[in-house]
Amino acid sequence: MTDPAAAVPALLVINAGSSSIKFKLYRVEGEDIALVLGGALDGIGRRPRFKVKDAAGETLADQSFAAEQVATTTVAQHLIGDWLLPRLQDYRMIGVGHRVVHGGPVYAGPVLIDDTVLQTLTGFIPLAPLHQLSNLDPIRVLRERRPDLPQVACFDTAFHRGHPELSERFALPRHFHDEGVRRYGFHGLSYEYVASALRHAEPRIARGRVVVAHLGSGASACALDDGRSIESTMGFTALDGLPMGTRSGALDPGVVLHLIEQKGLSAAEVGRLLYNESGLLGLSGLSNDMRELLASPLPEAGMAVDFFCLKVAQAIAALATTLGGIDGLVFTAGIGEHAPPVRARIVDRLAWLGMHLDAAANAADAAHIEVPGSAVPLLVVPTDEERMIGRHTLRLLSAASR
Ligand SMILES: Nc1ncnc2c1ncn2[C@@H]1O[C@H](COP(=O)(O)OP(=O)(O)O)[C@@H](O)[C@H]1O
Ligand SMILES: CC(=O)OP(=O)(O)O
Ligand SMILES: [Mg+2]
Repeated sequence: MTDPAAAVPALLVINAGSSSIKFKLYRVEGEDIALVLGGALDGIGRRPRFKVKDAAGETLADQSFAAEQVATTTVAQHLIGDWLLPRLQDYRMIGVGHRVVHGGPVYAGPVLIDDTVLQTLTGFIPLAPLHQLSNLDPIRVLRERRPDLPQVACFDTAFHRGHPELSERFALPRHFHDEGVRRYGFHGLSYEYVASALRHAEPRIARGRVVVAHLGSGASACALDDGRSIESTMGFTALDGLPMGTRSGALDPGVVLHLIEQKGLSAAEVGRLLYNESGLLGLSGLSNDMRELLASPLPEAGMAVDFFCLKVAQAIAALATTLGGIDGLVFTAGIGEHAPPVRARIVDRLAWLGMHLDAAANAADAAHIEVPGSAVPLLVVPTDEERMIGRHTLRLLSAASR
């Protein structure tokens, strides 16, 4: 073990989801952070695989497990902890930052976690059943295993706080809004990172009206005006808006009534249907994985992809209407960054807005994928939720220690 006083300051970031736990370790360099290593345990309960790479891309760990060996996120956390915690002893750890999906009406920015915060966040579990519990579990485990480490919660909802009233309201009686039934929006850490990357790489576009399509396991789109979030397709929960891997996206609320009243489904059964069995998986009857759908010759797979692309294109046009125009369209997250055929089908539907794709640049996942004559710049910006969490965590802990 290194002399703790001499050791390099570092912070850990954890982004825990329903079927994967990602983590990154950063060295603190003044007001900035530099990646040391990053890893994930994904495929929990299906095809668990633990992989870690250092900043240069060298593999530090790569191990596959049988589904029953890592059946729950709790098992996964301890497995990661057993690998990671001894390695942290080489650093002077300043704290840990976590992605927490729902901050409700309470939190508009990152917060230092204590008993009260943890209790408040636990109350939001029903609003994000796929995420919140998995987000909070590692916080509890780390409080037991490393009680000396300050922990910070960074919220998916925070970047969207301050939306104009029209973007926040549902057309429900007013008191529901006052009780917190409003459109919060999610993927905020991703949008905040993309906005900052854009400000750096494309300052002129970043100052304008930009729509960002975060297309991953969960999918949403966000309207940015001069880097600030104005509207999101996601609402009260991360179920609204675009169809996703297993989530329905926007749905006639009458369908929910029908399922309960006519089909006799319980609230839990409706929840499972809308969160776990719908979206690309439900539409295709095949898979929630865009790669598998794109590779499949089955018409149902093609239809699911077409449906997804149509809804994304419609959402982009709707957000452009909110912004009163569009000066740039950005694709990000797993599908947005790596699926040229999906980007092509979305942009094809937006040709009437003057968007035109360069096929070769698109096939190469280039930073700019528009042809020179396109009225709207089309960009691919890789997102980095963990770096955003790391920046927030460092800023909050530095301020707290002053
Ligand atoms: N090369 C690719 N082509 C098509 N889809 C891809 C590719 N790489 C990843 N994806 C899709 O991205 C999605 C996962 O996105 P990601 O942002 O990693 O999700 P999350 O981090 O929320 O779990 C999956 O649907 C996956 O199929
Ligand atoms: C909020 C959300 O949907 O997150 P993810 O895409 O990671 O599932
Ligand atoms: Mg994600």
